[in-house]
Amino acid sequence: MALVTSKEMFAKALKSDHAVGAFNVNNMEIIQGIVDAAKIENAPLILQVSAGARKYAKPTYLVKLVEAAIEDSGLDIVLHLDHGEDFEICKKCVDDGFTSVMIDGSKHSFEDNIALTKQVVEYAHAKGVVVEAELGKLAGIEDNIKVDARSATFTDPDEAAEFVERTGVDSLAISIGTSHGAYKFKGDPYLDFERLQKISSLIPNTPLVLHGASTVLPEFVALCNQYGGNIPGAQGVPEDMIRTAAKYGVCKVNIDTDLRLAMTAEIRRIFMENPAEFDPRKYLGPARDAIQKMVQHKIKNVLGASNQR
Ligand SMILES: O=C(CO)COP(=O)(O)O
Ligand SMILES: O=C[C@H](O)COP(=O)(O)O
Ligand SMILES: [Zn+2]
Ligand SMILES: [Zn+2]
Repeated sequence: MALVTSKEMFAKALKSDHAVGAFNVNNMEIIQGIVDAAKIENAPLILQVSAGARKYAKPTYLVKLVEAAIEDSGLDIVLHLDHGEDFEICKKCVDDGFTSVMIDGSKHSFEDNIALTKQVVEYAHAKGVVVEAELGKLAGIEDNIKVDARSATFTDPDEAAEFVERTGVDSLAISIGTSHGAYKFKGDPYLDFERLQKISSLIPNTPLVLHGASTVLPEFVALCNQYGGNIPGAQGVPEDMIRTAAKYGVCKVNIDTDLRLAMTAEIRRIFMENPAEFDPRKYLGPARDAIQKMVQHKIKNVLGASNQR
């Protein structure tokens, strides 16, 4: 049991059809729910911290909570920085004990993204830390933009090969039609699997990462709305599309929104049904259970990662 890098997990995932779940964490209950699920499913696990999460919880807390989770569960866990936007935050996280960092240079030019990623790779690798980079821009729901116009922001396969070669990065986040949050598609969901296959055929040894991979399960949206929420029209990536992506070289699947929805639905239900309740343990405890259930479902039925530890 230790904080580990994703090297071995990805090597295993590359050779088979499962993907490793990377779940975003913000507090103790979220960490506990995810870790309990991974333990029951005997699955590989990446816990990831965004800059926002780091600020919310204060930098030291999440690191210490993850260390506690490792001690309590006996699992090997990857502690990963999600969407580091500059060298400084990546450096801080490496220095704080993270075993993996993402440098997201996707908003920069190709050459600037390469230069920035190289700088992070150099610093991180010297300390035994692995690096994820991103090439291509994740789409938001773009009302009037047609698929071909939108695909202009998708990852170019030849550029991906050149990028990996020149940066020495360990894994690569790609854009094939997913996006962050609960509103991923206006019309029918669409992912560019042909592009994904092209990318993975050009860089077969590079684990690919799918961001924005929540499914936004309709029953959880319905529960939120039933208990006083207001999130109409939310839509995510269908589960069978995630399974397909895992077969085509995607080794890491990022999930945050589905955890938020599960947690929020449960807390809303408890507040509506028990208006006299004011002990936080009475709603955060069930919320933790809801996270655990959601993560077990993902590991088992979507990522195929049960018993792949
Ligand atoms: O990609 C993510 C974190 O980096 C999360 O994606 P979702 O918003 O689809 O859960
Ligand atoms: O990629 C985004 C993750 O869902 C984290 O979101 P956040 O920046 O609100 O913590
Ligand atoms: Zn990005
Ligand atoms: Zn992301």
